[in-house]
Amino acid sequence: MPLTFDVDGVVLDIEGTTSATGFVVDVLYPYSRSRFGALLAERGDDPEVRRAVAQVRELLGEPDADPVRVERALNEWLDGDVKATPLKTLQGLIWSEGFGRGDLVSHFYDDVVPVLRRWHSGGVRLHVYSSGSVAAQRAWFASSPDGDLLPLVDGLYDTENAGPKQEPESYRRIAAATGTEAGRLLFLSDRPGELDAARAAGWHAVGIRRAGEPYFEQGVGDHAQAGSFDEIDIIGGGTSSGSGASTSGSST
Ligand SMILES: CSCCC(=O)C(=O)COP(=O)(O)O
Ligand SMILES: [Mg+2]
Repeated sequence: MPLTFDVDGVVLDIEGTTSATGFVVDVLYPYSRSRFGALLAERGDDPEVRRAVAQVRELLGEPDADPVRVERALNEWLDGDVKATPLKTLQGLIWSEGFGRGDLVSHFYDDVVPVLRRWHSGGVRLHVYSSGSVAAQRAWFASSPDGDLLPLVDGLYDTENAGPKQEPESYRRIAAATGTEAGRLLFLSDRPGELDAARAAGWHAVGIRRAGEPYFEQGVGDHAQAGSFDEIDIIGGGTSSGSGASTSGSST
């Protein structure tokens, strides 16, 4: 029996939900790890790099941390898959250039793209909410094995423009930005803490449990769950979604 939702918008987590954590950790993380040093050394004056470095120093509580210390912190966060915002900002810079150069092609589970196309053509608005930065999300969707998927996506949200993924307030912010009532939004994620936060904000939430993903064994608590996007039917689509132009989110 499919899970059926009457909603106007679906908000997608990436890692563990649309795409394999293993791919992110095995392909994207080493790509950024090998380039942090050069980025910090050669582009420290770039405003985005400078702001991210200031955030690293603040998180460390070390206002004078030098580039070597900053790089070590970034790599330690990588090792623990810590979703620190400045790490994600710097990774996003590196990855978007890598995708742009053709060094990288993203990954989506086989069930995902056909279902996203079906929902989109049925009038369902698709948004992304990931710890990966908006720049990384944009590159990820633009450089998929199935070509450019960005036309399917209305808005991109990260921990910078929406806030932490385990706080209900972030989901309220996204609902407001999309112009969609909370009860007309469905969030898909692999992490129970994120599903809890979405539900606390009045959203529908489904835990995506894929074998081999880090949260597969732990499960998704008392949330509805699906093993693939094929198990989810959307019967709504577009009647109460507002203007569609993201106000605080980043439209594609
Ligand atoms: C294109 S974003 C790359 C993946 C990533 O770095 C990440 O942190 C994704 O986390 P999510 O919130 O999507 O589980
Ligand atoms: Mg995830």
